[in-house]
Amino acid sequence: MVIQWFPGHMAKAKRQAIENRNMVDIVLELVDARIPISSRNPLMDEIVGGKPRLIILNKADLADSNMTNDWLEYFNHPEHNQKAIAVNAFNQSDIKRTKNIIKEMMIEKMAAREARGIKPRAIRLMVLGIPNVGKSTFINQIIKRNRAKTANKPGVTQHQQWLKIENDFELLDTPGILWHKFEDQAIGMKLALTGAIKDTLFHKDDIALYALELWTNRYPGRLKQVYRLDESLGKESYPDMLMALTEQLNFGDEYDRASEKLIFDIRDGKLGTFTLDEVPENTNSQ
Ligand SMILES: Nc1nc2c(ncn2[C@@H]2O[C@H](COP(=O)(O)OP(=O)(O)OP(=O)(O)O)[C@@H](O)[C@H]2O)c(=O)[nH]1
Repeated sequence: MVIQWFPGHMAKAKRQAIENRNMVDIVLELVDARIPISSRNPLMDEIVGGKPRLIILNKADLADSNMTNDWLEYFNHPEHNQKAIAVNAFNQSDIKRTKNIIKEMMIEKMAAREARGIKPRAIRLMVLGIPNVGKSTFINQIIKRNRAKTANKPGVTQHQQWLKIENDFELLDTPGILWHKFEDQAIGMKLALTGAIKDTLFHKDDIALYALELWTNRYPGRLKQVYRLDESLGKESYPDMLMALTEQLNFGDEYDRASEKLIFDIRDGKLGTFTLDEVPENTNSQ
């Protein structure tokens, strides 16, 4: 879905997300595991408020697993009223793990309700995130096989329903779509490289130069392996490296075409798993 984020749309999305948040027990915040910070909405903390939150690092199958572990440690810091889990939304055992964590997060609250003589009820959930992080996929997978008929109770947004999942959960069927941090150039590059925003918003060669530099330094050997590219060129000049790539691909002087191929290959995983955001140093917590 393509959304133009004007201030009015942002205000409406924020208002709806807060209204929905007030009806649930836990907010499931989906981020892209390759860019766990760059794929977060800038107002997420404000929108989630004090509500328990599970940060779901989705598309973990595409991310650098060592860095995903660092990110999990960072987000799971005990100081915070939040948990984090890394998943591939298409993997049912990851979905099962997610459900178990949600239940664990709610044990105390549900026990307190029971102690006060309140009837047990399903845990209410909503999914929030910027475009393309996998919200619809995640919802489809979590209700797969277990979908009972929708609970007879409207959500706040028109046409919104609660989906019942087994007897344990009720999930708002429409995810809250929030805007990304597109005002920052470096974040924009990362969003473009992971396919979260259209690359027409940037010059393809700028994204390609950014990628060449990153891969040369963080994932040495891969550009050489895939394109037989001399990585020492990067030490001199990344534009020269881009021209060398264009030549290797037999694209004449069409470096824009080579840039596009590089971007698509990265998105397709041809240059391996990767993570673009680094955990800040000297801190374990958010
Ligand atoms: N490899 C991989 N791809 C995924 C995963 N989850 C989602 N995708 C893919 O990511 C793309 C975007 O997924 P969607 O579920 O449409 O994302 P969304 O957040 O609902 O997107 P919007 O409707 O734009 O807000 C699709 O091509 C999915 O197949 C995952 O865990 N791993």
